[in-house]
Formats: sequence, C-alpha cells, structure tokens
Amino acid sequence: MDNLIEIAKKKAGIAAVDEFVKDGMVLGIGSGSTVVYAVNRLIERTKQEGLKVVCIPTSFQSTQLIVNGGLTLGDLSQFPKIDVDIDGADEVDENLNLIKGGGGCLLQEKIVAFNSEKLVIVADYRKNSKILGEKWKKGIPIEVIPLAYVPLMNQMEKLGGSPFLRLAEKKAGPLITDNGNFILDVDFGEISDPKKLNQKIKMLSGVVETGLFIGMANKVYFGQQDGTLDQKIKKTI
Ligand SMILES: O=C(CO)[C@H](O)[C@H](O)COP(=O)(O)O
Repeated sequence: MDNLIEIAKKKAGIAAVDEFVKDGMVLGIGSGSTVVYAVNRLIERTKQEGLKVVCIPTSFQSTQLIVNGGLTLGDLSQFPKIDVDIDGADEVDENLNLIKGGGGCLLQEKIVAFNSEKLVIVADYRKNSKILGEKWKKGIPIEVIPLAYVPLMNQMEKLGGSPFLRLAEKKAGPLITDNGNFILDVDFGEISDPKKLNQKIKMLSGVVETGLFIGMANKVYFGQQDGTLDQKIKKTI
C-alpha cells in the first residue's frame, strides 16, 4: 500500500518535470514528500542532459533539497519572475482550487506560486476531490501571528470553523513555521465557495496567509495506484 503511494508520487513528480521544465528556466520548488521526486528528476536531468535551471525554494526543506542536490539556488529578489513552480497539495477540487500547508510551508509556497507564470501540482490519487474538505479532514492550514492566535480562533468559530492550534511533534507547544508564526488548522467541513471563504479569512487581522490556493494551479498530475497518471487542467475561458 505505502509502496503504491510512493510509486504514484514518483510518477507525478517525473511527469511534471519532463513536461514543463526547459533549459534556462527559473523554477519554484515546492515542499512536501511528492516534490522530492520532482527534484530528483531535475537532478537526474542536470546530470544526463546538462540542464541548467535556477531553483527558488518555498521552505527550509526545499532549500535543503536544492542545495544537497547540487542545483542552483536563487531567491525572489534576484529572480522575481518564475517560469514554472512545481509543488504538492493536500487536496485538489474540480476547479483546481487547492488546500495546501499540511507540511506547514504555505506562506512561502503561496508567494512563490503567485509570482510564477505556471503552477504545476504533483500529487497522488488520494488528493483528487470534487469539493475541498471532502477528503482532507485536518482543516484548512492558516498561518497566523502568534500574539493573535486566541482572538483568531474565536473569529474562525464565528466563520463556522473548528480551529486547532497545530502542535510541534518533538517539542512541547506550538509548531513554529519557517517564518516564526503559528498555524491554525480550521475545519470548515466541505467548502462550497472556497474563494469567498478565503476572502473572509484574509480580512482578519493577524492572519498572514491561508492554505486555500484559489485559481492558481494550471495543471495537476495525480499518480495512480496502478502506475498510470491522471491529470486536471485549468480551463481557459
Ligand atoms: O503544502 C504542502 C506543505 O506545506 C505540501 O505540498 C502538501 O502538504 C503535500 O505534501 P505531500 O506531497 O507530502 O503529500
């Protein structure tokens, strides 16, 4: 079972790199376990074809992947315009809206995605939904300024959510993000209008960013259990 999930993730990671990455590009490198397969493919292509790309990280984890893989590290002040951002997701709805932040890296992930011409998502079959909240039951990750977390938990309840302060795993107390903030995981059940919910949450003082990525993804690869690939592509009107 676990092995089938890893095979599915690998399939998605390789497909995204092979379809979208070209020599000379500036790439966003997302975070999480599926992105590792995309980075491994980049490293492979660098060695095999002499591919040269600049990689903009979205977290401490992705910085490590880039540096340890011998890829060229850049940042947004040097490269404010990214060609393609490859990232993972926790859930994808039928309109390619995403829940992200399961790994706690949503703020930098959203900044990089916002400044990318294309956002390509790599995922396995468990992430493919019709409606956000249908499969991802841990709530929407929301990065908040620490001093505001209690009033924000109350505000989230007023919006109809059940908020939980994300705790660290090997330390007593809250998880601290790469940016020094806390994360609230807020369960809103199934979300019929994610755009509206995102706007309401972003109005609250102390909210830094939400894990709702609305209308940002261009293409999503879902690796399947049988080793094949499923895809969702943004409709252009
Ligand atoms: O948003 C993220 C981290 O903040 C990840 O991309 C998301 O949690 C998916 O991770 P994985 O590929 O390990 O399932």
